[in-house]
Amino acid sequence: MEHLPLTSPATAAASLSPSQGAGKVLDAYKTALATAASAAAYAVMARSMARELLPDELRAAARWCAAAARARFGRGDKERHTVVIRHQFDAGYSENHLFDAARAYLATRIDPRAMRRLCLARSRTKEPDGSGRWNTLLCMEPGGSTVDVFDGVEFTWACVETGGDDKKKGGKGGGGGNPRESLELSFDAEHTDMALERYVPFVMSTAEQLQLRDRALRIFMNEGRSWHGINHHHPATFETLAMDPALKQSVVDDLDRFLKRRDYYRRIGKAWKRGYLLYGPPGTGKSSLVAAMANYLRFNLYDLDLSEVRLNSALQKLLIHMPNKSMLVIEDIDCCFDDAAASRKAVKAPELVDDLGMDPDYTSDSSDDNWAQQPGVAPTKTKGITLSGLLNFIDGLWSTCGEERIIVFTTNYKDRLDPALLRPGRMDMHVYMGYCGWEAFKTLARNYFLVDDHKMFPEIKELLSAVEATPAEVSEMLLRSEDVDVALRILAEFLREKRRRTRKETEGRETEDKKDAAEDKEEVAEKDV
Ligand SMILES: Nc1ncnc2c1ncn2[C@@H]1O[C@H](COP(=O)(O)OP(=O)(O)OP(=O)(O)O)[C@@H](O)[C@H]1O
Repeated sequence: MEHLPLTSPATAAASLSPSQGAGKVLDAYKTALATAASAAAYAVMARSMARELLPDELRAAARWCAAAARARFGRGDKERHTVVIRHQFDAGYSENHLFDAARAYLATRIDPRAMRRLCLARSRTKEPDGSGRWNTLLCMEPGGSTVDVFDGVEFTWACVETGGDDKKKGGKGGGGGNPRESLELSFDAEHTDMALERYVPFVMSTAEQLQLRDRALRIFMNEGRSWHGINHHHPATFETLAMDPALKQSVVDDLDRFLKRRDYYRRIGKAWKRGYLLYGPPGTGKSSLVAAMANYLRFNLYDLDLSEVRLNSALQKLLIHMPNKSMLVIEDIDCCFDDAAASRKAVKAPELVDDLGMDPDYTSDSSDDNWAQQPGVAPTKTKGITLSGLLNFIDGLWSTCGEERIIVFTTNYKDRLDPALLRPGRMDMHVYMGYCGWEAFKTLARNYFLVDDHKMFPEIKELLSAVEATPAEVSEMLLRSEDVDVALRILAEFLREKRRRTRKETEGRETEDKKDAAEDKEEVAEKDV
């Protein structure tokens, strides 16, 4: 390799005799400039080679060392402040939830490749009803430290072991850490306000979000005056939900907006809650949408069966005991407040047959088209509660006894609802869950067979535009075979059959109408005679 001349332009100029003239001085400067350019090029090359050749771990470690060095030595004589967050308070062994939250937050910030010693701890996510589940966290060992950057400001976290009474070890801090451990948060004194007013709240809210994300969802049902919960694993998500994409997006956007608006609701003096009315024929996905919303928000579901509640006072008790970040669901709300309406509740789409052939009785007659009230069906239990009792909680003074609540009513008969439920501002968003359209079908086909296209799609598209089939019916047909060709053939046959029957009915109705018109004409003619 050729060695680069190390002479600086100034030295080169001084070593020249006056007779050598200005030309040589210029040459010396040119050489020096070329040298500097080559050195810069070598530096760039070396950096990119390092990027290529050094493993991630080494580069992460180098970055961490640089940050730590800056944190320790690079601040000159800047005053530092430190906030100590103890694992347990000395008096009474009570737990410090701030410690658990900070530790959960740091688990997402620690770069395991940059630390030689780490520890794993178990922490228990607690639910308001006392249940919970264990999570594993990556934590710093006493003596470890890490740097976090928030809004361009560096915050240094250190884990330290403080002296203390050995009896406190393994106290009731279920978080799995040593009770004498503390976390220390240090920062430049000039950032004290930012640390306490913005950074610590940010750490807390991030930890809360993480806890929500990790918790097992539960569904609660009312029994008497109390709730009983079980784990809830409904797989519906917005991705798997078959519905109009624009409508789906508007629901997601609405939920996102709601979550961000705590201060807004406070400012305008309204309870932080949002109501959704889901309506549409049976089998169009209202319950699936409820599950998708709960999964998306990571909120527990409180499925209120009003037929089990006899008094407004019992309803009050149930609703007061719903924690924040929860979703209240009342299905078939049209059936809840009078016996006549209650009789409609029992009319549901019949079970679908299970064999691979078509069920001749399973037609639009026997499901969606016939979901109107049928006489002689036993009403559900009557209750001592009233719609106004319920609305008092949802809208009235009681509505402020909790926050971050979602309330969902579902109905197959929006037109039969009490106008009090429909007045503006009561249910914030009305969502119509309709028959299976082309976009909804594509979602189902993707869910069931991971296909985005198929030779039968054009025919199915045309059939779906001609008949009213619910997503539940389409799903049922797709479930009948694991072979996409067979399943789509079955679906197409089902839709064709539906179309035949619809046409026959329409023709029948037209013939009837013509007959009635002819009879009317005859009657008029007879009267005239
Ligand atoms: N929009 C949809 N997207 C995906 N699957 C759906 C959809 N609608 C219905 N299904 C399928 O049909 C089944 C029944 O649907 P779901 O119970 O959500 O309908 P619903 O409108 O709540 O009916 P009901 O009014 O009878 O309570 C679901 O478990 C799901 O498999």
